[in-house]
Amino acid sequence: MSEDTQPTGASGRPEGAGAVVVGGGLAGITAALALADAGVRVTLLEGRPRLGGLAFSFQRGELTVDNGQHVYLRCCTAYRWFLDRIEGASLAPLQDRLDVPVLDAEAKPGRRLGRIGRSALPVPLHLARSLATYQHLSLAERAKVGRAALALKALDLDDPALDDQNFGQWLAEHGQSERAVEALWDLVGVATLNAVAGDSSLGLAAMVFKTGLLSDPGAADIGWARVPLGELHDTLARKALDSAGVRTEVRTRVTSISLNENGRWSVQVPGETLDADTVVLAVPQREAHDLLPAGALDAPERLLEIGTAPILNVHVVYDRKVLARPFFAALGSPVQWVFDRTDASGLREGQYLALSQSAAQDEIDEPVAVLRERYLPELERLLPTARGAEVKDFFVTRERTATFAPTPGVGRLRPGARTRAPGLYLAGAWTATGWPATMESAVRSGAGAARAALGALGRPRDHLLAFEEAA
Ligand SMILES: Cc1cc2nc3c(=O)[nH]c(=O)nc-3n(C[C@H](O)[C@H](O)[C@H](O)COP(=O)(O)OP(=O)(O)OC[C@H]3O[C@@H](n4cnc5c(N)ncnc54)[C@H](O)[C@@H]3O)c2cc1C
Repeated sequence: MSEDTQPTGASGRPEGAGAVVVGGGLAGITAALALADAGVRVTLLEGRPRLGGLAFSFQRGELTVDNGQHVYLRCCTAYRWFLDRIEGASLAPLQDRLDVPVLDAEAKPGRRLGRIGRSALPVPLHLARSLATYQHLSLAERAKVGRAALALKALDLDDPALDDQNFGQWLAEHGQSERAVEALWDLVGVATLNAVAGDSSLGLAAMVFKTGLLSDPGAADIGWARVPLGELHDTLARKALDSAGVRTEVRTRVTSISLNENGRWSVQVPGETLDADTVVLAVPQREAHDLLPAGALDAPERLLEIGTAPILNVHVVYDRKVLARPFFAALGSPVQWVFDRTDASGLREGQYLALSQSAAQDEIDEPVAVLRERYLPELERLLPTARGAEVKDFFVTRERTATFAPTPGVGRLRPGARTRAPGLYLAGAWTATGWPATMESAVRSGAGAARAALGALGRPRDHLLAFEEAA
């Protein structure tokens, strides 16, 4: 890098040292766009050779593979704003109406397929018909689920005591059987929280279920990328950053951040020091801990107490089509969610399925051969057409620190965007957004950090209104 980060105003004169955003995941990209849109001169520094952080793609022969299947919901208004901002919304559309096929591998033939869906009726009636006909639960269990959902809806998300409580325990106290937890609460909760109910904070779980299922009839309609994630979070994001005037440097790892004698921030990268008035640190919590200057947080060691949770993806390429639907969720099997990635991956013959296995603590380090022996027969149990099909490729992707662990009490450990150090802000899905570690949380955190920074700089924040109205 040769240029400095001096911004120039309408007069063409330098206007201070501008902003440096550290970390090119969704949080950092959002912060960089939001700052640049307000006229701040921004440099975005990313250690890896690409943008997108934890949501990225790579090449395996002719296949373009996502490191992990990502979905979002209609209620993820910040991520939807992000998709619009990078002109990628049409590439990651939402279902018209929530419809999740749920296959129970252990049910009798003819009773294996259940569905979670919604009608256009107002909340909570929008789910009533689907619940009443959900054949993976008994009549009594369905009635109890309905009562627990109403109790959940009545919880006050602003009550900090909720965060210390255990969601699994709360479900048990509200009459939920083990089967109801497996076939309904965990089916949704494990995929969104990356933890089973017994390992989850009631506050975060209530937030997810209230916002997704009990706020607006369409809130839980599911969206996912029909193109590789890299096309959105790297290619299109890069294009948006370029046209906003952000200078983006990949393969550029920040090694330290310190205040210099001019009262500005010195951001150190190999071979160079960048000057900045504003720094947004949009890196994972452990890296943030290591880079934060002394005194920036009251109790920086708390960042290290935020646990992490793994996600495993199992990728299988068959020589023929074995699944007719775009995706399904499974019960009675170690398989959790299965997506058809054929078109998105560029595969020309056969079918490519990606199995998304959340809260994968028990199998994240299993050898590929063990996982192959476990999952191929399971897919044959769930999908009869897979029995005669040839497996052309089988591989796995492992993200050991995919999300922060949403354990009870984690809320106290998550800092907000502002630090004690003037001009230094935090962003990342793990910061205090109120959301679990999702793309939504990442985008919200990036916008929050930009809002705080622009306020301190006395810069306009009106352009963030559109975002906040959407959010
Ligand atoms: C397998 C998997 C499946 C998931 N599924 C979903 C899903 O279905 N729906 C959903 O909403 N979310 C999902 N998530 C979570 C979602 O991907 C993350 O919450 C989100 O992408 C986090 O974004 P971020 O910007 O906060 O952090 P990150 O993506 O971690 O970005 C931080 C960036 O900082 C960079 N960095 C670190 N240190 C430095 C340094 N010193 N200098 C420069 N750069 C540095 C890193 O390289 C990285 O690019 C999933 C995650 C995984 C891994």
